[in-house]
Amino acid sequence: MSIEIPFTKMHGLGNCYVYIDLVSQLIDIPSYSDLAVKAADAHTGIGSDGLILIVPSNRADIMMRIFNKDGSEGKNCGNGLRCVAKYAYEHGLVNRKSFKIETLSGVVDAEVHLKDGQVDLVTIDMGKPVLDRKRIPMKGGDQEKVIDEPISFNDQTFNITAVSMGNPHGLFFVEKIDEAPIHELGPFLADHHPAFPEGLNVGFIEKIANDAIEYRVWERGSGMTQACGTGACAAVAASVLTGRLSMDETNTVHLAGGDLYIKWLSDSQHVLMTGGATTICKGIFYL
Ligand SMILES: N[C@@H](CCC[C@H](N)C(=O)O)C(=O)O
Repeated sequence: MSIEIPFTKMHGLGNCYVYIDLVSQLIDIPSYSDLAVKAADAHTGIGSDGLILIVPSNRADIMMRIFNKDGSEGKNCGNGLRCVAKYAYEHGLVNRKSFKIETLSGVVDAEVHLKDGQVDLVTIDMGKPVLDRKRIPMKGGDQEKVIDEPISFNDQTFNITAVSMGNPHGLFFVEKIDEAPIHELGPFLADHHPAFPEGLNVGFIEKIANDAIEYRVWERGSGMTQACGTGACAAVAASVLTGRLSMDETNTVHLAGGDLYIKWLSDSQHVLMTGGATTICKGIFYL
């Protein structure tokens, strides 16, 4: 007999997940990883970049758990946080426009912005970027921070800047975003590289203005996605660290699926992310 699981499919700039509300309903799901893999399959499941659970929290108003397409659990998800905030507000899981969401990497502040009574944009305070090599985590090298550090691939050398936004990101600057070696470096570094014991989300950045970048991503556990919220924050941090963008500016990050607005504050060192969140459909998944 199959288990019936009510779900909502949502996306943040094309980065789509199957969302399951485990605050309003009790469902006995034997394995979240297995469900993520099955639900993500576009032919035999729903089709998504992974699974997001909205669960009760002791430390915040609600908690988000994120599982990638391959069933691995991530510690943070920027696009997921905006969608969880929209869902929570619209479904009465919270009754304020500003509230707290717990993730495996900590508690963040969320604020929904309304337009004609509907959630339009969502701002998440993503906290401080982590630059310490050991906490990325990344092995090798003798500098504490990983900024423009050479890394070899197929007789070529690329310069990596590493930033954790609660999950690990490796950033590479390129002249032309359309020529970024995403299909080569992405799978090489994301899931099995010995320097990255927890894997890596691999991002490419082209600076296009003093307050704007193009950014593309190959996510660990999910492959190419149309957008990555934590990655966009990491990309702005890497661009500031290398002198390409400025702190305290609202920088626009153009992703394949749309734009995010990211500001890295000099006083608190926190990164603020603002962008859209969209509901696609609701249904029942038979596991
Ligand atoms: N798409 C997400 C990040 C999802 C998790 C990531 N693949 C990981 O394993 O760290 C985002 O919007 O941040």
